[in-house]
This record gives sequence, structure tokens and C-alpha cells, in this order.
Amino acid sequence: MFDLKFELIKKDPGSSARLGSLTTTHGKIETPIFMPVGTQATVKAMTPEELVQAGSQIILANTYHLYLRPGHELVGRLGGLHGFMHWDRPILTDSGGFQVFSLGELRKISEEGVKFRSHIDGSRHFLSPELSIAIQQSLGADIAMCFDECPPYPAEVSYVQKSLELTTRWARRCKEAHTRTDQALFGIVQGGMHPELRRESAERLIEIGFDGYALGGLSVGEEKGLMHEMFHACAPYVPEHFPRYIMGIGAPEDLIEAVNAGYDMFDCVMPTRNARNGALFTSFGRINIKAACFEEDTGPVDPECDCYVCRNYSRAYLRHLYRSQEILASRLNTWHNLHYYLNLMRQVRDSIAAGTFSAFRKEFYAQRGGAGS
Ligand SMILES: Nc1ccc2nc(N)nc(O)c2c1
Ligand SMILES: [Zn+2]
Repeated sequence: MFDLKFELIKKDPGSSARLGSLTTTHGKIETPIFMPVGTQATVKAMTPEELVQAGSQIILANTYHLYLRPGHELVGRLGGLHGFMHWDRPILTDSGGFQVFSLGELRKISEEGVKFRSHIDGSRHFLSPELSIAIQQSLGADIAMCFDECPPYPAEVSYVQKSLELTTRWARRCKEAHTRTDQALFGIVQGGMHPELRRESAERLIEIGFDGYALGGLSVGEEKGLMHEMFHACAPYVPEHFPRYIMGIGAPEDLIEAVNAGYDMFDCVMPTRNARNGALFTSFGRINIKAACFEEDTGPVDPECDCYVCRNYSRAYLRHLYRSQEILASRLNTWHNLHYYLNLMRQVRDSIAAGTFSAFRKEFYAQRGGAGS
């Protein structure tokens, strides 16, 4: 166990939103927080200095990918992820279970673990709870995640029940294999879209005991309304004095709803992946920079954004870069989108501190011309 010193600083009077902080080996994190995804030891197209300038406090990396390439032992021999990628702030690593199912081929799941073929070269591999923990310890993450099974969606309730039982046994094995005392370990609550199974999963993980708890198995194709329902249904199952993380979340409105429901940590490839496809987030909703209407638009992506990109480049120029498939297009689009996400979460934290989160949430939707969900 690692004492993250998770502190509940303030609770919002009109919702379950809360302001918090936690302290890892590589520094303090203020919550609610969005964590940019740096799968292969890089947040694509951004340098660490640019990430810090955009407001990043913590980033994600991925066990499955780094085990396959360049190999966790190599990264361990070179001093771990922080030195390897020149990032001296906190890092959270996902455990690989989800990626095996979303990327690996010819997967075969057993009590022992998961057999799969690499999506890179088809080579055969076997990931177990013990190996996932060994990889995350070699990488030197500040927060490691238990090796879990994310059930497909939709799935029979009998499958979801069996899956959460397996995930619970794997979580126990992860805890037993986890020896680094400078690294936190989070349990991952499963149970599909069934609140009573979610409660069972959470209770069994709490019995084992972890430094924080994540909701897995969401953002797997379910309808947005159902996903938001699960946010509210599951929050009370994780004790309020632990960090609550929802994996793979989400669009800006999903972050607002998850904060409203009482969660603290989020990660999603949306801002970085959408950027590379020209989809940009703004205070009035999303735009796609390749649209013809921007051809001679000398304005910034978002007049309300004070990021480096919006201060120095026009929509017309960004459209030109994107259509010309210039590398700078990915860089500037990513920089703006990450700034948007990180700035949104800073505004969320400020509103909770001021006791005005509910008003902030209303304004968030009003600016998009939509009613709150
Ligand atoms: N939507 C997601 C994203 C990442 C996940 N990672 C793990 N380990 N487990 C899940 O269920 C996830 C779900
Ligand atoms: Zn901007």
C-alpha cells in the first residue's frame, strides 16, 4: 500500500462534486483532474515541456504497448519511464487487460491470464496479473492498475457476474505481487451496466484493499445516458475518502457529469486522437478545422481560449496545415485540445472551490445551446 494522502478539500453544496488532492512519489495532483494519454511513453506530438505548459499534472502510459515495445525490462534498465521519456511528474499506467481485448489478436482468457498475439508482429504472449504488476513496477509508474477483464458490451448478466469474479481473483493476485512501496495500486470495479454487480465488485475490492478505485467497463459502446446513469449509481460504492477514477472518460460533457456524480480522475484519447483528425474542442462545442468555412477565417480556434495556438495561429492556417497533412497540424491541434480539456478541469476545480460548480455546469451547457443532461 502507498499512502496517497488523498485529501477531500471541499464538497460542492449542490452536487456530489468534490475538490481533492493526492500526493504521489513524483508530486501532488489536484482533483478533479484529466490525464492525457501517452500510450507508448509519449503523448503524441507533444513534448513534456509543452504538456506542462498546457497544464498537464499527470499522464498515462500503457503496460500492453510498452511490454511489447520496447519491452518493460529495457525501460527498467534505463531507469524507468520518467527518465526514459523526460517526464518528472506523476505517471499512471493502465494494466494491459483492456488493451489485450481491444488490440491483441486471437485472445484466449483463462484463470491464469490472457494468451494473445501481438498486434505488431503476431508473436505469441501471455499476460497474467503477476506479469502486469511486474511490468508496471519496472516502468516505475506512480499509480499502477490491477489486471482486469473488461467484459464486452452488451453481455449476458451471467457472463458479467463470472467476469467480475475473475477480475476480483486477479485483483487479489495483483495485490500479492505488488511490492513497490513508492507506487500506489488501484482496484478496477467491473460489473457491466448492472448496479448490483458493480456494488458486489466494489465491495470485494474494498475487502482486499487498494489505494484508490477505478470504474472500468464503461465507455465501451453503451448509450451516453446509460453511461451517465452508471456514474451516479456506482459513485456511492467507492468510499468517499479514496480517489475515484473512471477509465476512458470522456467527452467534455462526460467529464462534467462524472465530476457532478463525485469522481476525481479521468483519462481519454479523445482530445489527442480527435486533434489528429482535425476535430477541435471549443467553448461553444466542436468544430472540424478542415471545413471550407474556415478557408479565410483569420480568427482563433476559440476566441475564449488563451492557449499558445489560439494566441498565434488562425483557423485558416490550421486548416491549411491539416489539408496539407503537415506534422505541425497534429502538434498545434493537440496542443489546443489538451489545453481545452485541462483548462476545463481547472475551471471545474475553481468552481468547486468557490461553491459555484452547479452554476458552472449550467453555463457549460448554455454555451453549447443544449440543456444539461
Ligand atoms: N473504457 C475503458 C478504458 C480503459 C480500461 N482499462 C482497464 N484496465 N479496464 C477497463 O475496463 C477499461 C475501460
Ligand atoms: Zn486554444
